[in-house]
Order: sequence, then structure tokens, then C-alpha cells
Amino acid sequence: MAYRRVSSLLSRSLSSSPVTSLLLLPQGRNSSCARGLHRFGTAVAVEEPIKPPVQVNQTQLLINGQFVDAASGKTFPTSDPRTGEVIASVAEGDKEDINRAVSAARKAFDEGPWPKMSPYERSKIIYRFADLLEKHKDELAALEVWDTGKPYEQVASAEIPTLVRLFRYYAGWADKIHGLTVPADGPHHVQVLHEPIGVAGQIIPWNFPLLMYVWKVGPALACGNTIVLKTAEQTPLSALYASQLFHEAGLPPGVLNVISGYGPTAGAALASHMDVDKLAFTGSTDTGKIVLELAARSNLKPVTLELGGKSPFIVCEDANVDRAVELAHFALFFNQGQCCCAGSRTFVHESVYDEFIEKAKARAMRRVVGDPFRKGVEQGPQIDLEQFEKVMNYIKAGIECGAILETGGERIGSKGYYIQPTVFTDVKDGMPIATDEIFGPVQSILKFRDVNEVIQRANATHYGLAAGVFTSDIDTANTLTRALRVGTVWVNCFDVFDAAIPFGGFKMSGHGREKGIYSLNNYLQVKAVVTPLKNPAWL
Ligand SMILES: NC(=O)c1ccc[n+]([C@@H]2O[C@H](COP(=O)([O-])OP(=O)(O)OC[C@H]3O[C@@H](n4cnc5c(N)ncnc54)[C@H](O)[C@@H]3O)[C@@H](O)[C@H]2O)c1
Repeated sequence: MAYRRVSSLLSRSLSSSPVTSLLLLPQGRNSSCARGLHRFGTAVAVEEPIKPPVQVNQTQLLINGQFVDAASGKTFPTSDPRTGEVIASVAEGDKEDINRAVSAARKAFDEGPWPKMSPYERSKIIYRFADLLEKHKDELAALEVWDTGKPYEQVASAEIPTLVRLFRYYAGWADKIHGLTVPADGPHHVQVLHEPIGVAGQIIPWNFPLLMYVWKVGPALACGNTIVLKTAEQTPLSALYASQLFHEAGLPPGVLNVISGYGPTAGAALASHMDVDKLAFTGSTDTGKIVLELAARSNLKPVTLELGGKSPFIVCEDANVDRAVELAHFALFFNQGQCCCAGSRTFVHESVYDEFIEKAKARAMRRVVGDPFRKGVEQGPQIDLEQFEKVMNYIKAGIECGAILETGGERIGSKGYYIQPTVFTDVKDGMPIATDEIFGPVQSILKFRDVNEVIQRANATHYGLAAGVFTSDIDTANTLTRALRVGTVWVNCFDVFDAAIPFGGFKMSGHGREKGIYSLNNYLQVKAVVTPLKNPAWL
């Protein structure tokens, strides 16, 4: 996912010349290669990794305002996706640590001061935290890049500013949340109070550790809740660093507890905890089903789910092909293809198909892959060996199913998890690369004939997270935006994320919406208070 800043980076790249002059182009391209036989050489990824300009200072669990070891004393490694080498050993939270964190959050909720504090005081603490994030943006960006492998420029110029903006957005909400009075039949005064829901359990994935952190923590704290957050085991570092800053900003102990650890232990303990009042989960659809069941089998806590996707990106016949190619490329390859809303089914109208695929292939071959700390790099490594192997298996499946491998398809180097930007054409709807979430730099291009056909094919999936529509015809745009069964449609743009725009899925892409005014409802209880009136309701 990206943000306004990413879109502005993109608009810049759309209007500027291609990045062929940058270093780190994939080497060894053979211009005489026939379709399907292009090979990227060893390239940049094998160079000596750049030393990250930051130290890891915080690896313990955050419980009740203190950094502590896991009760078991266990640790687990977090690794550098550029090399697979260990960055740090991190305290491994499990059920007992979740219990400790939930009781700290419970006490902080029941006894205060956070939910009982004036909303303006809460707002000021969140604003102070946003200022501290800005002050420490370089360390934060470096930690995020080291732990995730995403390009430094993306994190520094898009993700951190978005993180700060989102916390300011939620700081602004804190003192504007209020209930209603409603008219009732008869002499009754009816107030509808919007109260914090209580202790929020939150589980986040590894693809956007800091942005998932603010999507969860921002609205929950603005509404006056307390939190136990379980980070992804692949990327525990940035949330610990940020949460330390939150306490420097004045967050009371116990309000935000952060547990690093694995899903089936720490995550499952949180989802099934009897004292957690609400669960918010972002991750895969399979794990979403598990946590929903755990929530139901324990205390029926309400659950919001932000899950996977297989989003269509539809290029219509009237499209400016150059712009469509660039946008479709961005929609898929951004963040190494590791986006829940990646435009991973590129539907192209038959009248522009041939031109589109030649240009899409050329664009993928120009993609700059390398050490994410190096300036100008567009694509770093995949997050870990498991994801790397998953993506490589999908590439193999694409070839075996008869799709045409236009470019890419191989690992770059022998260290770390770099994969060549890969483009398949002649993809058919039933192929695994057209049905499954690959979560990697693999573009699948499908041909279509008319709008009704592409609507039916685009909707023929269990997912419903997002879609891109590229057309200059207002009627086509209106038809598609209404017909597509997804939570977000981007028309002639993609990955435009803004604090105020709700995000979430139809169908098996999830329940509920994050960001915007809708995200507050996830963290509020509605209480009706009815008192008799001596006089009629309206005098
Ligand atoms: N819709 C969105 O907003 C959005 C955003 C980002 C990522 N995602 C999705 O996330 C997935 C990638 O992330 P991932 O591989 O980390 O997903 P994942 O489901 O494997 O893990 C997500 C989180 O769930 C935890 N978890 C795993 N098993 C668990 C269990 N049994 N009980 C409780 N918690 C458990 C993990 O430790 C991690 O913190 C993709 O499918 C992607 O589409 C969705």
C-alpha cells in the first residue's frame, strides 16, 4: 500500500524520463532473447550490504510501561532480508506474557488515567508523539528498512510522513468523539453515549509494520482504549522503538503494551483471551479465519479483519498505454509486490494488449533492484525465505500452466531474498498465478474484450479488497466503480492512501474498515441512557 506521497513520487516518475541512468540496473540482459527467455544477471543484490545507519536498542517486550524479558526467558531472531543474517535476538512473548500484558491493559483501562483523562489531554500526548516520530524519523526509517528490506526512499519519503500524518489525524479526533441525543416517543430523554470499548487486542503483519501500527493504535487510543499489540515475528523492531517514544511523549504505563512473538502462541493467546474486549487483525485470510474462531470460542469479542486480496487492475481500450503501463507496474511491484491490495491481475483490453505487454515487460526490466539502503533502488528483497520460496513456487506454477514468462522468473544473487521483476502474459483466469495471492514481484497480464466480461471476471474471486480502473471515459469509469465488488476503487490512480479514506474488504478480504471516521466505530461501544422527562420532550 502506499500513500499520498507515494502517489506523488509516482506522478513524478510518470512525467520524468525512465530510470535507465540509475545504477543497479539488472545486468546481463540479452536483447536477442526471445519472449520467455529474458534473463537478469547476478546484479546488485550480491554486492556487500550497506551498513544500516542505526543501532538496535530495544528488543524486549513492553508491558505496563516497562521493557521486560519474556517470562520464559526465550528469544527469537529477527533477520535481515538482504542476507538472511540475524539482526538481533528479540524477547519471545507467549501466553504468559500476553496474560501479563492484558492485565496491565485491563488495569489501565479500568482504573485510568487514559480513558478518564480529558480527550484534549489524550490528544496532546498523541500530538507530542507525532512530533517525536518526526524528530527520530531517520532512525525509525533505518530500522524499518533493515527489518523489512523495503527501499529506504519509500520509507523515508512516504511511509514515515504518512505515519506521522495518521497519528496527527487521530490526535485531532480524540476530542471530537461524542454521542447523540435522540427523540423518543413519550416523555423520555435519550442520550446515546459513545464509550471506549475497553482492552483492544491487535495483531499486525510484516509488510508495513509501522503503518499497520498506526492503523491499529491510532484510532484505539484516540477513542480512549488500552491496547495489547502483537507484532509480526518477522518485523518486531520498529514498533518497539516507536512505543518507547510514545512513553516519552507522556503515554501512561499499561495503555500500550507490545508483545513480539509468534502467531500460534502469542497471537492465539491474545485472540482467545477472555479479558480482551475487541480484536483487530491484519494478515492472511487463513489466519483471519483462525482468529475469528478463537474470538468466537472465547468471549465473542468483536473482530475486525483486514485480509488478503487479488485485486484487478483494468486497462480499458481508451487508455494512454504509457501511463497505464507505469501505473499497473506501480500497482503490482510496489513494496516488492507485498501489498494486500496489489493490482495482481492486470486485465488489458485486446485493442491495446500487444503494445501494453511490450511496454510492461520493458518497464519491469528497467526496475532497479538492489540493496534497499542504496539511493535509487526501487525493489529490495522479499521478507524471508518462506515468502521467497512461495513466490518462486508460483513462478514455477505459472510456467507449468502455460503462461508466457516475458521477463524475470529467477532469483538474483545467492544471498538474501531478491527476485527478478517478473511478468507473465497470456494468463488464464483459472491459473494459480491468477487466483492466488502471490505477494511478490510477479505481474500476471490477462486479455479482455468488453466491459461486461471484465466485470464478471474481475469479480470472480473470493477476495474483494481493491481494484484499479484505467480509462478516460467517464461512463466506463462509473460502470466499473459501481460493478466491482471491492472496498476501494482507484480510478486512474492506485494506492492513494489518506488518513481520511476508509480501507477494508468485501467478501473474504475482511470485515470492517480502517482509517477515516469508520475506524473509530471499531473502538467504541454505544450505550443508550434513558431518563424520564417531567415535561414533554420538546417544550
Ligand atoms: N487488508 C489489509 O489491510 C492487509 C494489510 C497488510 C497485509 N495484509 C495481508 O497479510 C498477509 C501477509 O501477512 P502475514 O504473512 O504476516 O500474514 P499472517 O496471517 O501469516 O500473519 C499475520 C499476523 O498474524 C499472526 N498469526 C499467525 N498465526 C496466528 C494464529 N494462529 N493466531 C493468531 N495470530 C496468528 C502472525 O504472527 C502475524 O502477526 C497477506 O495475506 C496480506 O494480504 C492485509
